[in-house]
This record gives sequence, C-alpha cells and structure tokens, in this order.
Amino acid sequence: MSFRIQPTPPSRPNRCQLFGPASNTKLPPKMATSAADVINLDLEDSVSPDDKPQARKLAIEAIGDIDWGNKTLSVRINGLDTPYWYRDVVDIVEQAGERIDMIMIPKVGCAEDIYAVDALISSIEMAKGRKKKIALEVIIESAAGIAHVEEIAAASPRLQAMSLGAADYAASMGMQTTGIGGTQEDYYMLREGQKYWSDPWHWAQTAIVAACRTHGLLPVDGPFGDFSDPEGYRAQALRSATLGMVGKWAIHPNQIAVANEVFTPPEHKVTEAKEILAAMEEATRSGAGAVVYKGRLVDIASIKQAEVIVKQAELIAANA
Ligand SMILES: C[C@@H](C(=O)SCCNC(=O)CCNC(=O)[C@H](O)C(C)(C)COP(=O)(O)OP(=O)(O)OC[C@H]1O[C@@H](n2cnc3c(N)ncnc32)[C@H](O)[C@@H]1OP(=O)(O)O)[C@H](O)C(=O)O
Ligand SMILES: [Mg+2]
Repeated sequence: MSFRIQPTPPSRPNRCQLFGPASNTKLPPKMATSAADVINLDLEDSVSPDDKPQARKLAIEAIGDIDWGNKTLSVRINGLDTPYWYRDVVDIVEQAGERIDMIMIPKVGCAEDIYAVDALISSIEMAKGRKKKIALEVIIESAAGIAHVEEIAAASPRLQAMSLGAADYAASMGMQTTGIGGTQEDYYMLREGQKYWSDPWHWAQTAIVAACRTHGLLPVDGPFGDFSDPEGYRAQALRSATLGMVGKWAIHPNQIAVANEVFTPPEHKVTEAKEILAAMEEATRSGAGAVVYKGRLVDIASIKQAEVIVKQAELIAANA
C-alpha cells in the first residue's frame, strides 16, 4: 500500500439507481415506493427542451411532497454545454427542501466542470442558509471524461459517485453502435471459426473503478437500454460487480430486482469470505502468513478480499 491510504467511499447502498424524467408526474410516486437504493429525477436527456422549466418545477414539488423513505435522492441537471444547467442548479438548490441529497452532473469532461457547479451550489447554500450540504455525482460519458477520469474523481469533496453513461460515451468515442450497453454484435475475437464476444465497456469501467477507488467514490454502472432483455442486463451487471462497481442504473422497474440481487453478495460468497477470515485468524495465531483453504492459497491479501465481501453484505443488511 502506498503511504497514502485508500479512502473509504460513502457508506450507503447504491445497488440500483432508478431514473425517470421529472416531467412525467406519474413516475416519482412509483419511484419512491420502488426497491431502488437511489432515485434520479432527470432534467436532462429524457426531458425535451420545451419541457425543461416545467420539469424543474415538478422535480422541486416531488422532492418536497413525496415520502422518499431512506432512499438517496438525486436530480440530474443538464450538461454544462447547455443553456439550462445554471437554472437547474439555482432553482433546485434555492427552492427544493432539505430532502434532496445529491445533484448529478452529466457529460463531465474535466475537473473544472465540477468546480463550476460546486461553486454555484456553495454560494446558494450560504445565501439560503441550507443546513445539509448537497453531494455531487457525475457521469463519465465522453472521450474527454474518460481521458480525465482521475482528475474528475479528485475534483471536489462533495463528490460521492461516478457512473458510466454508455450511450453518450459510445457516441463521443465514435463507436459504431446504437445499443446502450451490453454485448455488441461486432466486437468479437475469432478462433477456429468460432466467435468469442468481448466487452467493449470493460476498459472504461475499469478506469472508472480505479479513479473512484483512488479517491473514495462509489463506481456505478450506467444504463442498459434494452429493458426487455433481463438476462442481458444481468450479464452486464455481473461483469460490473466482478470489476468492483457497487451498482447499476435502472431505466425501467423490471431492472431493479436484478440490480439489487447482483450487487448484494450471495450467501455462498459471504460464507466463503467468513471462512477465509477464520482460517487466516487461525494462521495468524500460529504465526503463519499463508494457509491452504479448499486446496488453494490464502494469505494476508485474501483477508482484504474477504473483507470487501463481508463489508458489502453488512452494509446492505444494515440498510435493509
Ligand atoms: C441513456 C442515457 C440516459 O439518459 S438513461 C436515463 C434517462 N432515461 C430515463 O430516465 C427513462 C426512464 N424510463 C422511462 O421513462 C420509461 O420506463 C420508458 C419510457 C422507457 C417506458 O415507459 P412505459 O410506461 O412505456 O413502460 P411500461 O413497461 O408500460 O411501464 C410499466 C409500469 O412501470 C411504470 N414505470 C415505467 N418506467 C418507470 C420508471 N422509470 N420508474 C418508475 N416506474 C416506471 C409505468 O408507469 C407502468 O406503471 P403502471 O401503469 O403499471 O402503474 C445515459 O445518459 C447515457 O448516455 O448512457
Ligand atoms: Mg447520457
């Protein structure tokens, strides 16, 4: 380990982030009673330009009027290249009650994007005497975003989470696809006439996980557009969880249960992790640094790996 200790990310569940356009009044009450850990009321791409002012007003009403229970409540503002974002921040931070937890900034490309929003929020919080500091989360969904992912992760103490936005990312990278996440037909290796599909999102996800872990943020997988393909969603979520992401977006209620299931460590993994911790405790007592568990090596690094799984399970149980 470096002299700099890896910071601990926020201790809250983030298995499923459910999105819905703030302009659609039918959705927020349903989102509030869903099993998602995080709710994102959207002012950005699911809201048409003509509906932006009304969507802001409805988001403010929904934040104040609905019982959101213990969910983390976030609003996605418009991008910094639009005429909408400053008004989103001003209206939400001035007019929404203390129940709002987070603002999500889309399409971030550099640390200064976060600085700008942070400065504006800070000024309004002081002017209005807001008690609770609003947190930030960002979406990496452009070539610039992924190129500058580490400086973005380090940009503000308000930052809690970072997601991959597969659709805008694909467009910005010039990828030849209209799919939002998941397997891409043409991204395969060929061996002896057999196709083996690879994961075109892998590099971006890994870069996001590394930046988040370095700076104590929660890495989150973004949307999977084909909500009629639960097994495709599950496969993508399983890959993300294996890489170290803590959750995934849902754009339809039928994706929530799968996200919650995949990002809750299964019982057999928790049991195995606890057995490894017990085996290592025994090894430490007898002065050994490594032991054999089920025919394989476990050592001091295995303690840290096992602790990841046990802590994930404890966090989720504590918030159930
Ligand atoms: C890709 C980039 C993004 O920006 S992703 C995030 C932005 N997009 C969204 O927020 C879309 C959210 N989803 C929806 O608006 C809808 O789900 C829909 C339009 C995709 C489909 O809606 P529809 O009503 O046709 O679907 P049904 O199957 O009929 O719904 C059944 C039932 O569920 C309720 N419902 C639907 N969606 C939601 C939801 N999001 N939350 C809660 N409830 C929902 C619906 O009202 C029905 O209810 P019922 O009538 O049965 O009571 C990204 O940035 C990138 O770049 O990658
Ligand atoms: Mg997007």
